[in-house]
Amino acid sequence: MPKKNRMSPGQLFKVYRQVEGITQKCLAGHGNIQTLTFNNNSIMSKGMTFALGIEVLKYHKIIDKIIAESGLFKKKPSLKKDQGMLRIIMFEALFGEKSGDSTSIEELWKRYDKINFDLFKLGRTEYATWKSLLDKEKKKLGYTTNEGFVDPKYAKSKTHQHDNPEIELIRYVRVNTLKTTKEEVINKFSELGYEYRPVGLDKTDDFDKNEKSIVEDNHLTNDVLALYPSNVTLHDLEMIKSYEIIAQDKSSCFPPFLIHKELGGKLGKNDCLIDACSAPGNKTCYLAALFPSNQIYAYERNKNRYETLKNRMVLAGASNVECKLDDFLQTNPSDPKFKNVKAIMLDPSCSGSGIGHGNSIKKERLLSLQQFQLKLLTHCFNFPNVQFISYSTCSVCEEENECVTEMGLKASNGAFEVVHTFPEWEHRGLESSPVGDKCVRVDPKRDKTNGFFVVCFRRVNKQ
Ligand SMILES: C[S@@+](CC[C@H](N)C(=O)[O-])C[C@H]1O[C@@H](n2cnc3c(N)ncnc32)[C@H](O)[C@@H]1O
Repeated sequence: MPKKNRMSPGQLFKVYRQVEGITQKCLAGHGNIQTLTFNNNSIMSKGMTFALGIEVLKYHKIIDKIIAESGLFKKKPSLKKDQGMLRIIMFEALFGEKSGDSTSIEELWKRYDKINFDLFKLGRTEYATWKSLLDKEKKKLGYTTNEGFVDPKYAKSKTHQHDNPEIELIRYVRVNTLKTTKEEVINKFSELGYEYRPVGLDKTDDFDKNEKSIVEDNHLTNDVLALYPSNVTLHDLEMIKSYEIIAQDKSSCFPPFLIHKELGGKLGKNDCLIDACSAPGNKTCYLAALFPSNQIYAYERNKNRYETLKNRMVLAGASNVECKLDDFLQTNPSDPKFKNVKAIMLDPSCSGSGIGHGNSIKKERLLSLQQFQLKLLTHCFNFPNVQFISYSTCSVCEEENECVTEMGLKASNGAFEVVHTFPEWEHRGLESSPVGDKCVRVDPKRDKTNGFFVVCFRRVNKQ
């Protein structure tokens, strides 16, 4: 990571602290490195933080083994609380760009000397022990390089966003039409050496996916483009920084797309929409772009996530979105200000099993999520003039998807019906459910975009 040399000791320490926090969370199973880094506005030098974090995660097993065998914690038990930072220091010394020869490693210690934090001095005193433990392990396992120590879970982490390393996702970007046009984006990609392929993905199996290509999506043709090769890093692109394009998974675009399919061109200028559970705001922003002349109320109850949402809407130019730091369940649907609400997008918190989280989620937890999701859905039904509601999760669990749909439908007492939405999408809900065929399911292995579920409800207008 060459840029790191140009950092002041204070900046370097800040990046290390960020990597410490993020890697600790990843290893404790509280999120993936991509989301923890790029969806958090308070993280500075995201690219560097991500790059260092992923390297530390790759080698965490052997690092932890060396820490244990070095007897450091026995000598100084107070160091246990610093294990996260110790991992980074050990990674840099044994596997980083300064590892290897004595001159480089001396540069590393000199850099560390400038950081006024005792832990960094340990590197100089303990390095010989660490190195000999690593060499011993290599000899024992017959490794000639360090590659054998890489944890396969993180080996390919730069190439996909799914937590399951066996799942390779296609990389999508959404054109933010609030700021630019698809043609403009295609031109800019062409200048960056990408070949534009105007046909849908299923017709382009013949092209080399390792070549730089930008491919039109065959469903969301106006707004979504697939990028190849899929391991491309996007965060340094000017178009990303300016919010002309937004890195967004295809499936995450479905709810706004489906609401627009139903109501596009049919709303009056005073009609408005609600995003009930908004942050970080990818779907909100797309909805804003599809309905640029309508007001959107975006609810988010978590303060930090609300701040992220608000910032993003400003950066993305979504001036028709009014962000509300509020619990959607506390809104009063009879309030006159909601009289013109015609559509609600509901994308509540869920188990995240579609993006690889919660593989071992307990039934009890699923049922509790189900109750919470159902409460939100039935609250949507109470808005007097709402015509259309999308309900979505990034879960693949029936309890949070078809079951909530069936229960919601029943609770609406005939006021709403489930729409056979997105018929051109082949993959439907579970056959075991009476509403399954009307629902859309996305399987990350099959569809190469994150696991997702979406269903739409339409008001039954009785004559
Ligand atoms: C799955 S995330 C939404 C992701 C978002 N739709 C997007 O595409 O970027 C769910 C969000 O809803 C928020 N949330 C959960 N319950 C809520 C409630 N009752 N009112 C408002 N926000 C809520 C959570 O804090 C979380 O930020």
